[in-house]
Order: sequence, then C-alpha cells, then structure tokens
Amino acid sequence: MLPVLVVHGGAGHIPKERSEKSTAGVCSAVRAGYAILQGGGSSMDAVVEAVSQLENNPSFNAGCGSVLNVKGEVEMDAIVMDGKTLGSGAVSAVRSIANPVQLARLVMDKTSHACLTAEGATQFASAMGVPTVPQESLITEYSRMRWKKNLAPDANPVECQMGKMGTVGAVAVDSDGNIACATSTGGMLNKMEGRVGDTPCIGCGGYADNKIGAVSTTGHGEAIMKVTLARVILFHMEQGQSVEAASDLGLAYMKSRVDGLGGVVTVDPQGHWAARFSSLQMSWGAAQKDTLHYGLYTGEHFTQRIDVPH
Ligand SMILES: NC(=O)C[C@H](N)C(=O)O
Repeated sequence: MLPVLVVHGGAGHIPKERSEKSTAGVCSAVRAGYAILQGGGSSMDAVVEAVSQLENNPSFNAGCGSVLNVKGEVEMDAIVMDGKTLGSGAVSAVRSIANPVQLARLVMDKTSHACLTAEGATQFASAMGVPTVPQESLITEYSRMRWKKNLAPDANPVECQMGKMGTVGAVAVDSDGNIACATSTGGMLNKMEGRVGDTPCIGCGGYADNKIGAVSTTGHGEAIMKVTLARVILFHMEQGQSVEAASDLGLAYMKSRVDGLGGVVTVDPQGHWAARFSSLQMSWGAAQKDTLHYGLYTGEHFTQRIDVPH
C-alpha cells in the first residue's frame, strides 16, 4: 500500500467563492509531495514540500495569506516530526519567514532543541542562511480586510474566524515505511500578540511515530491543546482502532469535552489513511498508487487519476 501522502488545507467554513482555489491548491500540493515519494524520496521531504507549497499559496492561512494578529501583523507557527527517531522541530511567533515549515525542519536537523520562538527563531534563520522577507509580502488584501472587519465594534468574532480556512498540514508514509508529519499556520484571526497555538506543540499540531502512525491537526488551537488531539488519536490507534475510527474518536472527544471543532489527516504504518473533521468543511487531498483523492464537505470523496491535471 505504501507510499501515501495526505494533506489538509484547514478546517473551518470556507466561503463558496474561495472553495475552488482551496481544493485546487491542496491537490497541487499533494501532487508535488507525492512526486517525491514516487521518486523514492522520504516522507519528511514529501510533507515539507507539500506544506511549503501551501505556505506559498495566498489562499491558505499559513506563510503568505496568514491571518493577522490584533495589531495587524503576521505571527506564524510550524512543526515537523520524524516518526523514525521521534525527532521534531518547531517555530512559533515567527514574522518575516516565507516558509516556517522549512525553518522548523532546520530546528530539528541542526539544533538540539524542539522549538525556537520569535526573535530567537529569526536569528537562527539568518544563521542558517534563510532569508527574511518583508512582512508586507506575507499579507494579502483579504487578510487585511478580515482583520479590519473583526476590529469593528459590532463584529462577531466567531463568524469572523469562520470566513477563512485554517492551517495547512500533511502526513506521509514512504516506501521504507518511515512516517512524518508537518503543520504550519498563521494561527487565529486577531489573536493577541505572542499567542502560540497548538501547531508547534508536539502531540497537538502533529505527531509521528513509525510504530503507530501520524496525525496533522487543524481547528481551534486552544481546544486542540486541551485534549492533545494528535496524540489522543494515536492513542486510540495503539488500542487497535483504525485510522478513521481513531480520528473520529479524537474529534468527538474534543467536541464533547471542550466544545472544540477541528480536522485531521491521519496515516498508519501500513499506509491506511483518513481525512476527518468535525467542522463544516476541511479541504483535503491524498495520493496513493495512481489515484488522487480529495474533498471539502463531510462525506465528499472524489477520485481521479493522479496523472490527470486538476
Ligand atoms: N485554523 C487553525 O487550524 C488554527 C490553528 N490550529 C491555531 O489555533 O493556531
């Protein structure tokens, strides 16, 4: 069954006029990441490539297109985890980095730490030769408009969060059976400055273990952290549940216990995979053998040959 790559473009409520772009973006990120797996590349390379593509796509809340904090600035979080070694790397509250997921990978590969934050992460980036980019290049008209709208005295903050799909993420198993995950986000719209969400926290924004599987999450970060969503799903898999049942159990627990909504992509070591969510929508895509799978609403599952362009 191996290899496999599963990608999400965030759980939430996406306005109709943006749904096409979101699905197209996820499918093209799946293709790019899967090409690496098909060429014999590693699951880590595949998830970082897929997530980098989504960070570069202004339709998603990660990298360029990130939502803005209360001061109208970008602060991004990202994580990667390697299921073979349980090594992980993360960055939080980084501002002028085009691809936080690549910086997270450098934290894993080049330091003895698991997470670097804010200025320290930026200093590390420059020491690694990662260029900084102007904040403005990460801010879209759409995110500025939503930030302003949410500051209005009559704004409904819950409704405002809904207008945009969230976080991006990926999980993969390569032909050697190695498993990896990656997740990247601009966080929650109009969050406090310095707010760190679930994404860079191990077991919350993602987790990968070759012995069990991998999960990348999206949704309300504070709720995800309360239940350590990624790890709780892997716990259910350790108890013998399928990828699908374990994902649903984790999401249902988050809903009933802390009233949180979200979504996940999940794989197991055999290459079984699932894309599940409790929100209204989650754009997702997966590639296995010669088939591309994708969907947006609950129960939606389209397939096409991977070599046919979307
Ligand atoms: N939309 C999201 O997935 C947001 C992300 N989980 C956060 O709370 O930072």
